Amino acid sequence: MGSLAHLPRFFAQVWRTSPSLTLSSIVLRLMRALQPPLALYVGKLIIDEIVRQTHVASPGPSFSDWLSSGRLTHLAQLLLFELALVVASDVLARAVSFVDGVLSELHTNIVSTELMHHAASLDLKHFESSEYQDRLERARRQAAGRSGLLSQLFGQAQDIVTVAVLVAGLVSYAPVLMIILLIALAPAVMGEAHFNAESYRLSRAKTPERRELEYLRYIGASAETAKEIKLFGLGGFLAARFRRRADEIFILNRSLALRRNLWGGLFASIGTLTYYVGYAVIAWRTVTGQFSVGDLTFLAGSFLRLHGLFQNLLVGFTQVAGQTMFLDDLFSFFDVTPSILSPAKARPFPSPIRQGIAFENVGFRYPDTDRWAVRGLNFRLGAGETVALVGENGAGKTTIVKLLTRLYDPDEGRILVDGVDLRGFALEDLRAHIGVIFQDFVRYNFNAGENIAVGRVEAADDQPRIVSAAERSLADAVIEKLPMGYEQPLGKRFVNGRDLSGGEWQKVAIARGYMRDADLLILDEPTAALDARSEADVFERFKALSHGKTAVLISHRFSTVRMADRILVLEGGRVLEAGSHADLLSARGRYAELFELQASGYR
Ligand SMILES: Nc1ncnc2c1ncn2[C@@H]1O[C@H](COP(=O)(O)OP(=O)(O)OP(=O)(O)O)[C@@H](O)[C@H]1O
Repeated sequence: MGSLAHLPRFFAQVWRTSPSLTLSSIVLRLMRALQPPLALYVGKLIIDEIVRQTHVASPGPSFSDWLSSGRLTHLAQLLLFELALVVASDVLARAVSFVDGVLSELHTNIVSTELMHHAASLDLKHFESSEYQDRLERARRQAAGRSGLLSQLFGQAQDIVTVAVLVAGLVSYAPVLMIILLIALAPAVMGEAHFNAESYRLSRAKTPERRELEYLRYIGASAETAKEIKLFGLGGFLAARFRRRADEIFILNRSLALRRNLWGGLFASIGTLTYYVGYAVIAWRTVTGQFSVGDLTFLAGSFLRLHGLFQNLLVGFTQVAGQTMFLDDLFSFFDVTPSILSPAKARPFPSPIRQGIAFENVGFRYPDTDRWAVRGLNFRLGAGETVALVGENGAGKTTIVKLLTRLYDPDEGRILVDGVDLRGFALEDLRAHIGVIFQDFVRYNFNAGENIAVGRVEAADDQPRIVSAAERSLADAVIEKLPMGYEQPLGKRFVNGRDLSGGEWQKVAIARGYMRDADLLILDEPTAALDARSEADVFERFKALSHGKTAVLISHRFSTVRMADRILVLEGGRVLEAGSHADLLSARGRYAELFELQASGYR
């Protein structure tokens, strides 16, 4: 019952989708709800009328004698009325199915859109935690797979109205029949409720396994992984692993389905038995003359109908309750709120940056970890300076970039831009002034122009800007070679898609950084896949273009790093050394050691 508390929120969402369609559906369903009791009652009137006619003397032997006597007029009217009801019912059924279908689809689209908006507003930590990924996965399934809930709920409301009218009729004839019906249905209701709760619990508990299945299915059959799967011969291994996991879930589901059907069958038999007791009561009262034959057909019809409707309603009700438990997943995802927010009173981001950026005793631990990824960080990035971050894997370089862009907030200390804490700027303002290209940049399966435009979507139609960004990052030469130029879909996922080499992709990704008028440019290992000549060219341009701008670059290649004005050497989340290439070499510390190590490889 608790899960039904989500229904008002669900209705509000449906109403927001389209008030006019929602209203149409309600009105049409109300009309449909009244049709069955009305048809049953007209049926009773027809039979009573026929029986009455058989007890009065015949007006003549032929049909025309009957017609001219006018004794058939009432019967004909009743028959016509019943015909109209049947035709109306058919038309209404189609109208309802049309309106519900359209409304459901719109609703699914709206929920999906809201889901995407909400997901985009969440913190990065949410995406890096398996608990939130589970929640997101359940919410996504909810958004895509629950469109039936809407027609089911409206159908329930319709059935409730029909039942209320039929019950009113039945009670006015014989209240005892109501009691019989209730006895017939009680076990089924309890059984359904129990098994629904169990099925939901099972489905919820197995979310991590289902996500793993989804993942195995994906890596087992996708363009991105095909090469490695083939060469390592992983097909069989993945299939076996999938099979094992799928079988575990299958066995649990099968056991539940079996128990559900066995108990369901038993409860249904109890219902049928009790129904026939009711039928016997009606038959007995007709034989003893308390009911007319018309009453008999009406009551037996109502009873049969009520039996079916009640069964539907109660099974449907528990199904709806089950579905609304899934609504819990959807709404609880919507209730997750981001913790990295803009301040109520934001300061404008300084453009250009005048004094520079300062890390003051900054420490940060990733959520759910005990280890400090970085700690006690104290350094400055001067305005207009190009600073390189170097250090071995896991030293904390990318973490610094995540803190600079407020993908995470520090647990200790603060980061200042021109003396103002990063948390004092509006998030959009801050990010609009920063151009970042991460080492794991996204290869969008969009066309080449769009792949650059994503760096600044507001300027997606600004072709000269896109072309100029491409020229700066050397992506123009890559795009010119494509048969469809900037219109060429990239990636292999869609029709006409062309894949690029790693370095070519990287040039396209770097162009995204140039789409922005960034005051702070950050390149996190942007040149790892570039050949030596491209790397030199890209950096020459980067230096020239970042003139007057603050730039941070992360690289493992010392040929790149040495071009920076200043170099910070990180180790274990701390700054070990800082200075220019020449300073650091003459200091003969860790930098000199790493540099020598790399240089000796080329000798
Ligand atoms: N999302 C995360 N959750 C938990 N720990 C993380 C996460 N990302 C990084 N770490 C840990 O934080 C530390 C710093 O990682 P970071 O990515 O900043 O290193 P890096 O210097 O950029 O390394 P690389 O040269 O390999 O890119 C590492 O010990 C890493 O294992």
